[in-house]
Amino acid sequence: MQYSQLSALIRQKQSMLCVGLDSDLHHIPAHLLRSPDPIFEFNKQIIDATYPYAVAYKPNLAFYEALGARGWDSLARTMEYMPKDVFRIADAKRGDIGNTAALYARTFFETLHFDAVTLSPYMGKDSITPFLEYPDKWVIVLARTSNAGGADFQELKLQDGRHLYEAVIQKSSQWSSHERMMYVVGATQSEAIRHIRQLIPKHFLLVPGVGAQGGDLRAVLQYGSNEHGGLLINSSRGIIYASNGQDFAQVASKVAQALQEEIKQIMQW
Ligand SMILES: O=c1ccn([C@@H]2O[C@H](COP(=O)(O)O)[C@@H](O)[C@H]2O)c(=O)[nH]1
Repeated sequence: MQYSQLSALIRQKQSMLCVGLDSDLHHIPAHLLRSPDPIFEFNKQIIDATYPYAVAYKPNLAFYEALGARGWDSLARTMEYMPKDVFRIADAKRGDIGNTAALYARTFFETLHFDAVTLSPYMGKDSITPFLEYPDKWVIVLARTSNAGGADFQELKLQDGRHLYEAVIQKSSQWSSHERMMYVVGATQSEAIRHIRQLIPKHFLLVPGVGAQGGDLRAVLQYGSNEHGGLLINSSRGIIYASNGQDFAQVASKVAQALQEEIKQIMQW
C-alpha cells in the first residue's frame, strides 16, 4: 500500500485505528477452544467486527510463535483472511545482518503478505535496507517505545545533546523516504511524539499504548497528526479482550467504534 492510499484510507474511514491481534489461547473466550483453529477463529471474528472502524491490523508475532507450527498456521490463515484494503503490520521487531534480514523480509513480505514489519534499529543500515528492496512495502523502526524501560537506551544523551532515539530517527530517515518508513512511538510518550513530529513532519508514526497501557489519545492526536493523517494508533488488549464471553466480537466492535469516534471527534473530521 502506498503513502497516498494509506492517507486516503484514513480520510475515507475517518479513522487511524490499528487493531492489535495479540491473540492468546489463555485469554480468548473458552467456547472458541472447541474449534479446530481457535486463534484463527478468534482473529476472523475480531476482524469482521472491527473492520468498519480500523485502517490497520497488527498481529504481534510473539503470540503466534509461542505456539510453534500451529501458531504459524493460524497466522498464515489470518493473513489470507484479512481484507487487502487495510494496512497489515507484522509486529516482529526483527534486526539482523543483511543476508538474514533478507530472509526475514521474504518471510513477512512474500510468504505472509504483510505491508510492513517492525524493526529494531540497533544493528544499523544493512539490517534495514533488505526490507526496503520491496516496492510498496514499509519498514517501521522502533524509536521511542511505550514501555518504561524504553528510556534505558532510547533516552541516553549523546555528546551533541540529542537523545539516542532522535539520532536513530535522523540517521535512518535518510535510508529511504517517508513513503516507505514509519517510526514506533509509544502513546505514553507524548512529549517525544511532539518532538518527533517536528523532526519528521511527513512520516507516519505507529503509536501503541492507548487502552491497556493508559496512553493519552488526545495528546497523541494533538502532537502527532499531520495533514496526511500521519498516525496509526494501535490498541490490542483493550479491544480484543474487552469481553471474554460469547459476545466478545460485538463488544470488540463497540470498543473499536468508540475509539474511531473519539479520533474523529478530536480530529474534528
Ligand atoms: O513501544 C511499543 C512497541 C510495541 N508495542 C506492542 O503493541 C501492542 C500493544 O498492546 P496493548 O494490549 O494495546 O497494550 C503489543 O503487541 C506490544 O507488544 C508496544 O506496546 N509498545
